[in-house]
Amino acid sequence: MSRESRLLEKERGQVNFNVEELTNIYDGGAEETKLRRKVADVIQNDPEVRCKDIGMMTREERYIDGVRRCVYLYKVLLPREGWTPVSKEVSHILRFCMSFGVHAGVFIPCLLSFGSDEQIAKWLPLAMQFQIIGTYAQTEMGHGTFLRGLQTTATYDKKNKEFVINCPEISAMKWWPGDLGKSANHALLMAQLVIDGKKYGMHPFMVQIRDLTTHMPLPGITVGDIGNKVGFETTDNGFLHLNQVRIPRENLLCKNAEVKPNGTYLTKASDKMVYGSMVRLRAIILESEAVSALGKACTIAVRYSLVRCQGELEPGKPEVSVMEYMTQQKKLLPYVAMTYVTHFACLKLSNQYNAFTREMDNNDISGLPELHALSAGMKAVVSEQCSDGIEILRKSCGGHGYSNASGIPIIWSSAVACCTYEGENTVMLLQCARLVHGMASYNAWNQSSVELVNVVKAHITQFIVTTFASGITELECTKPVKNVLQQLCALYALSCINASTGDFLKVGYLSPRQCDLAHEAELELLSCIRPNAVGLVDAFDFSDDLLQSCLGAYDGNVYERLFAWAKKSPLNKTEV
Ligand SMILES: CCCCCCC/C=C/C(=O)SCCNC(=O)CCNC(=O)[C@H](O)C(C)(C)COP(=O)(O)OP(=O)(O)OC[C@H]1O[C@@H](n2cnc3c(N)ncnc32)[C@H](O)[C@@H]1OP(=O)(O)O
Ligand SMILES: Cc1cc2nc3c(=O)[nH]c(=O)nc-3n(C[C@H](O)[C@H](O)[C@H](O)COP(=O)(O)OP(=O)(O)OC[C@H]3O[C@@H](n4cnc5c(N)ncnc54)[C@H](O)[C@@H]3O)c2cc1C
Repeated sequence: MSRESRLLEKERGQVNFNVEELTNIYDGGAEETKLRRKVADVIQNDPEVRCKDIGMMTREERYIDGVRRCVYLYKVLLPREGWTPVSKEVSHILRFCMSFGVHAGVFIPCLLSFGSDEQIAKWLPLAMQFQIIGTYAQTEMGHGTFLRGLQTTATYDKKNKEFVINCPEISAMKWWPGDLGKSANHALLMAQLVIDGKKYGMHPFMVQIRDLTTHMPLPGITVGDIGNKVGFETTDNGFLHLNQVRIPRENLLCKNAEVKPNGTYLTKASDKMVYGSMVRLRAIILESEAVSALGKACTIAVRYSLVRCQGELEPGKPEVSVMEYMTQQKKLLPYVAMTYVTHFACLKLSNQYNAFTREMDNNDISGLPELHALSAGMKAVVSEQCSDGIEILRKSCGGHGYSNASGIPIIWSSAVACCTYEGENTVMLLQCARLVHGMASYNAWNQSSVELVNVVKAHITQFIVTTFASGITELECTKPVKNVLQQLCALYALSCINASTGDFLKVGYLSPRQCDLAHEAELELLSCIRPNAVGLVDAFDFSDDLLQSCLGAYDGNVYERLFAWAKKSPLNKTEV
């Protein structure tokens, strides 16, 4: 056993709470843990679909590998295991970095949100079996945030009972939709509806963009990949230009509004329902795309920091693990706390979303404005805190953190996108401000928007802390687990306060002495939590397969893994 493995084993021996109990709490119960582990075992024991090290792959290889694994998953593995695409198991499968995230995670749910029963019956089975592959095409080259500014039009042709979809200029071209560039043959396309010259705003249309046999673009369609990005390499974010493309009248997804054959426009629900897909995604992607990513980065950074020995705390004494340095504990442990605290806050948000969908089924959408405010605010605050944290955790691993071998750069490059998609964060914060604090006149409003953004961040952070604190109070668990969760709650709250003492001093909410006490309390908590650090990340229960990290493997064997990984570099295939 290597020295590093022995160090981790010694650390695990001093954890003072039941790790498995905390894993069960984090998962939402022992049965959930069992289900998640069953899925993980199936995935990692099947060489056709298990996660592989993509650190050395080209962009094209990553895309092709993601598509191949995904097709195998749906065509072979699910039928073999008796799982349907809506089985609970599949929700755990999507953690394994598959392709077609927009098809499965956006296109299908939006079809269910916007489609009539007949339209759902027509397209859903095809989509679930991947006989059609869809994208969600809303953003254009010239507009992403300001939806009323989208330029793609859908003009109703009464004579032929068709819509003519057109991008009037280059900035109207759809740009960014995931799975669009090479994979999708259908688009759930958002366009401005026009009837007899009158504009009715953004509406959802089902548009076939490629031939189902040859996969070639249909007439009037120009489609392709937008090129390399910061991350999301397994996703072919694409561009789509439509030149007078005709679709049947029946392709307007008409749960909320429809156009009669004679061109009469009939609305069936609030025009705000067209925004519902964005509320849903903001409410449910945070856990999988931001919080889970932070948990992976914490697992890697904590395990590595416990085995990385560097320097002497006392001259002449043996080298210590970098986790003994208070600065390293300050870098890592507040983000371990954040993972737990935001995980449970996101759970409350998705529960609130699910409650709203039940109310909506009873035609009650009175809860939409509040849900919009909360989901917009949470999406902005959590995605920013998590992606900022992942970068701090990467830097805490020194040089090896800068290598793809650590696994953290790939984790960060995917998580940070969540600050932009589904509503750029600043815009989301302002949406939350507007709904929480009311909309003043535009000028008063713009002049105070910088402060409003900060007010909303505080508002949402307070929601996160109080949600977790009340959740712990109600939780039935052993005392050691409750104690460590209370420490994490206090650490997250204090780290947020200590990051903003200026605001608290400015408004006189805290005195300088109280600010000192808050700072001292945080340092004391770091020391209290330090002995449990490895247990807190082990409880996330990320397999080595899922982490894909030479620094974060469960056994701590960092150096052997690093060297084996480096030798796989394509540059090492030949000597110069
Ligand atoms: C497994 C999945 C992996 C992830 C893959 C990534 C997938 C990514 C997909 C995408 O990114 S899809 C594109 C996402 N795009 C957006 O989110 C656009 C963001 N922009 C907006 O939300 C809106 O344009 C805006 C910011 C609200 C501004 O719009 P506008 O100026 O037209 O409206 P307002 O005057 O501000 O508001 C009008 C009215 O509507 C209400 N409202 C606005 N948004 C929503 C909403 N989402 N839900 C409910 N209600 C909404 C707003 O409160 C106003 O109401 P009133 O005050 O007039 O009553
Ligand atoms: C990885 C990734 C995947 C994506 N997937 C999809 C997809 O599948 N389908 C899809 O339709 N789209 C997708 N998008 C596009 C995404 O939804 C948009 O990029 C996003 O909505 C932001 O719009 P924008 O890019 O036009 O930014 P802009 O709105 O142009 O923002 C630029 C700057 O302007 C500021 N700003 C804009 N409006 C205001 C305002 N009113 N007040 C104050 N400041 C403002 C913003 O804060 C920002 O700083 C994806 C994007 C990414 C990065």
